[in-house]
Amino acid sequence: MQNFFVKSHGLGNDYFVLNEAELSFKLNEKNIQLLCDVHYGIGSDGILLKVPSDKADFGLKIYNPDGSEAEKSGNGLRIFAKYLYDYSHTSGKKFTIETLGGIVTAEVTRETKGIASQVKVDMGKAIFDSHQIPVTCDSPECLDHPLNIVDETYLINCVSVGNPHCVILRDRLVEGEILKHGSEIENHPMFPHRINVQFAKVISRNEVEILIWERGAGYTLASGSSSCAVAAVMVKKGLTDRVLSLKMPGGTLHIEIDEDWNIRMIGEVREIASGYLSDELIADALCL
Ligand SMILES: N[C@@H](CCC[C@H](N)C(=O)O)C(=O)O
Repeated sequence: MQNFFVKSHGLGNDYFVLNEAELSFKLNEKNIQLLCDVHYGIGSDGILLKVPSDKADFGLKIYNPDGSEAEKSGNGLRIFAKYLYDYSHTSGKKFTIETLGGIVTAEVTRETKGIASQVKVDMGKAIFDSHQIPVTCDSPECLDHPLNIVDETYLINCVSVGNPHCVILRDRLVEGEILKHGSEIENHPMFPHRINVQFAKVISRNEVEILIWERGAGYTLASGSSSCAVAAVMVKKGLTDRVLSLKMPGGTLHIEIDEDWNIRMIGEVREIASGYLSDELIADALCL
């Protein structure tokens, strides 16, 4: 199984899973960029690396395609849970996973003949404290706070769900607008760890539509942690109920936020391919 990978997606947000114990080389910022490149590597929105954990059943490291490490990923967690279940790393349907952004519980909620197709994740708590997110803001919570960029001022709402997010309410969602401003917001000096960006439009008390610009990845078709962040902000602002559907270009996720700000996410997950990294790709990765 040396250098075995499994590529999967959650609503078009694609990752491939590697097992550190089976890798013949060490991942670094540069070779992660190569592996995630669609022309020179496997191509993906990030890498999920299975690592040992002494605090949870499994450990997970999450890498963005620019080589940076993320604290958490909602789609990444569902994809990783499916990998653990499908490839017999676990016999149970419910298990814990340690990430840089905390320990979460994942549960396979739909499967056929040992292949998982839907996973529920208890993602942990939404945190609005500016220091913890982190966001450089003069208020303890950064809600409806103006953010000036080159030719626009947006009102931002910041939250951490283990990783940092900046939610901007819009009356109309225009893909070109997030493509134009996403990188500038992500890298704004207000965000010492950079930030994930969502443009969000409320459809009803139970439905919100979003567009996503991910830190370290750019525009993506879906994002689990972004959905959780938007849901938390909507509940905080009293704009929706606590059970809601998040509609993204890649599909819909279902999110629940309880009275203590614990977040639960449930959604689909699909495998795309599995195989072995070629010796040629590994040789190139070793040069970086
Ligand atoms: N696609 C993810 C989010 C991945 C991490 C993010 N880019 C970050 O740097 O925080 C998801 O589904 O949550």
